[in-house]
Amino acid sequence: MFLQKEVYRLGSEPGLRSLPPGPERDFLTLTWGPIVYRTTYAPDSQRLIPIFLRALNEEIQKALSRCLPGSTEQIRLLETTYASKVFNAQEEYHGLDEETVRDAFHDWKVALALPAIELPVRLRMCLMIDDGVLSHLTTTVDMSSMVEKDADYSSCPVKVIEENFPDVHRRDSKPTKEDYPGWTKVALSAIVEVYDGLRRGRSLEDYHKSSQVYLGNAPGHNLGLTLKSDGCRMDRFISRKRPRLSPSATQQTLPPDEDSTDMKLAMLLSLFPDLEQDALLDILISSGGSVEDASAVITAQRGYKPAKKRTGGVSAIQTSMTSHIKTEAGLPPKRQLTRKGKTLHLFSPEDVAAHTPCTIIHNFLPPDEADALLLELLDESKHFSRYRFQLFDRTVESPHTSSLYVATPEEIRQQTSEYTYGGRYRSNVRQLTPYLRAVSAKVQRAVNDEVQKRIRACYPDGKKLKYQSPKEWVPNAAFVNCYDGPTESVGYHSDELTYLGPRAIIGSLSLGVEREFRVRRIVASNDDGGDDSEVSAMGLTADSPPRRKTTSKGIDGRADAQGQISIHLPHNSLLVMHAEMQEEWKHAIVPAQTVSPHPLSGNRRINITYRWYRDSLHPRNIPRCRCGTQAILRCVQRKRENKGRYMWMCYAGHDPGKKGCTFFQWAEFDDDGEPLWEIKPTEGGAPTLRNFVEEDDKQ
Ligand SMILES: O=C(O)CCC(=O)C(=O)O
Ligand SMILES: [Fe+2]
Repeated sequence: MFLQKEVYRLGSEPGLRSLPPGPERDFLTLTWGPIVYRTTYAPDSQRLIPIFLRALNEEIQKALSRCLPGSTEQIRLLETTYASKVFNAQEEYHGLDEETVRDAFHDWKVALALPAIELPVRLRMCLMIDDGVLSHLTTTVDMSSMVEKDADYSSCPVKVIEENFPDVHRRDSKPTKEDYPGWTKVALSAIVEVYDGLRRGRSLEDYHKSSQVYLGNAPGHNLGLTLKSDGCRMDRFISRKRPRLSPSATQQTLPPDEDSTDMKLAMLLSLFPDLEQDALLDILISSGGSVEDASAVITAQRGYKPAKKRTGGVSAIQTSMTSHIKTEAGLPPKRQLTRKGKTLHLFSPEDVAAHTPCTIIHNFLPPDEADALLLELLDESKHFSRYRFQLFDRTVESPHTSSLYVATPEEIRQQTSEYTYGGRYRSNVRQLTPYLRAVSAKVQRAVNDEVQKRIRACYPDGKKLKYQSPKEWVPNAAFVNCYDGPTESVGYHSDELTYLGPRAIIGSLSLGVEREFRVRRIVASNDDGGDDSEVSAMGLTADSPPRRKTTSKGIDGRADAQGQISIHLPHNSLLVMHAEMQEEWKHAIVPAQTVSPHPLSGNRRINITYRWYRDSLHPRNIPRCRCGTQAILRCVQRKRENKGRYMWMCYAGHDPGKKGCTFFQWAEFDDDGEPLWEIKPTEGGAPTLRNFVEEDDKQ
């Protein structure tokens, strides 16, 4: 049973298990089924899409026992693990051609950030429902109403688009032959066969007959029915009044009660594509699970209320076949769709300061200076590289490029031979550029002002936090990242503290394309989301979304336990990550569906994080582990009994080709975050890092 094996294979795939926790991963690892893009939004499509989705699911179900060997039990398992995903948002997908759908599918796969492993078969093809496909369905529906019998949808076609690799650098599945457009039409009843063929290494091209639909090889199906051209019935499809449906066809628009909640939601979402899935779910539940009642409620409300605006992000729904499966008691199976952790989008500086450990200053630099810095760094970004690191048994590359900037050539030498990053020496270090340097004085001043304001307004007794440095913050290193296009990103992380020390402060300047910076609190592992940290005691998170119980998924289940907060970072905005950030929160730049191009940088975003490396944490002072490399400094973030303690540990195992050791030592600091060790004298007066801002620059 190939699909059964496929589902088990995916469940045990290390790459897929390392995806961020959440419905996306469950969807990829625990289920199988097609990815569908809806590009048609003609008025009649509102009622036809649910029919189409239902027909698709039914035909796949029928094909399972027809095309595949296996016991009733095995087929049942496939039915229960089936789930399709439908990308369904008019503003994003309306009228797209096949090539653009392939690109959208590609981008979605890249956004999943799957490492270069063998892909699940479901990610090798996607289906497209366009006007032509729906036109064929309309004909089927019309004919069935004329002869007063159930419609047979088995030969209705769907467009199948193949896209093999999610890797941004490879587009192997782009059609090479001139007569093959990179997609083909397959009858609904033959999709399982094509799925299986792709899994066994065939190409979609093998099923392609120009202007024809592949009907499958199963008995009773002929290959190669010629279709009329796509547009032939479109005028009718668009302008014709809704045909009178037979009772059976009507039933398919308004589903009977045994439909799964997923299916009902899919239908509601098709009827009201501008409403959020969660809002529809609430209405569905309050309507006792009846799609008919829920849709009446919404229509009535619409008389008074404007349609709610969809927020950005991926607009997709999932449908399942469970509507066809009855439990022993004849009841629909228990619904599995869990509600996602919510994302709160923050735009105003007041909201950012109130709900996160950050403050933001918009329009930070004079516009000309911001533009000059952006241009300078875009030019520099030609020299940036991807950081490679070891994740279990795989070498992974950062999904963006970067370089580190320091003040002098001597510091470049130190940074490439003494300081380490992620357990090894850096290779890409460059010297501070004129604008980077010029801007640092302003960043330094603003960051120190924001820190003082924060201490007075938010911290207990208006005093700095324990381990926070009382000294002025003086940047002496800058990490510059370039995110080229919407899919480039950085995953959730806390910044390495080795040279910054505890309670680090970071000034982060964004230039070019606006992107979303997401933050989320780290939740302790041995409680149910409760938190006893200094920060929550300050009441900074009073308004965070309600906590959820820890699930059997352990850490993964908790990761999104308190939801995420999205801070929008436009061009020329300075974000200050305050002292409570790195120990208790994680941050990320999440992949986007699309970005609004910036006049100077196109799709690119440049980010500079200004940092202050402490003299006392110079490499010569850092503990060495048994394998000879410097240990790195980390804070215990999850284990409640040691939460907030710092430790030195070996990180060499994250360097490709190196094995780490088990070195571990608690790290002790005084109240100002200075290490409690004897500072080693500099050999031959080797300097510590020079501040970017000279005394005379400060004015
Ligand atoms: O690009 C950003 O805004 C964040 C970058 C970041 O988190 C990092 O470099 O550590
Ligand atoms: Fe970071």
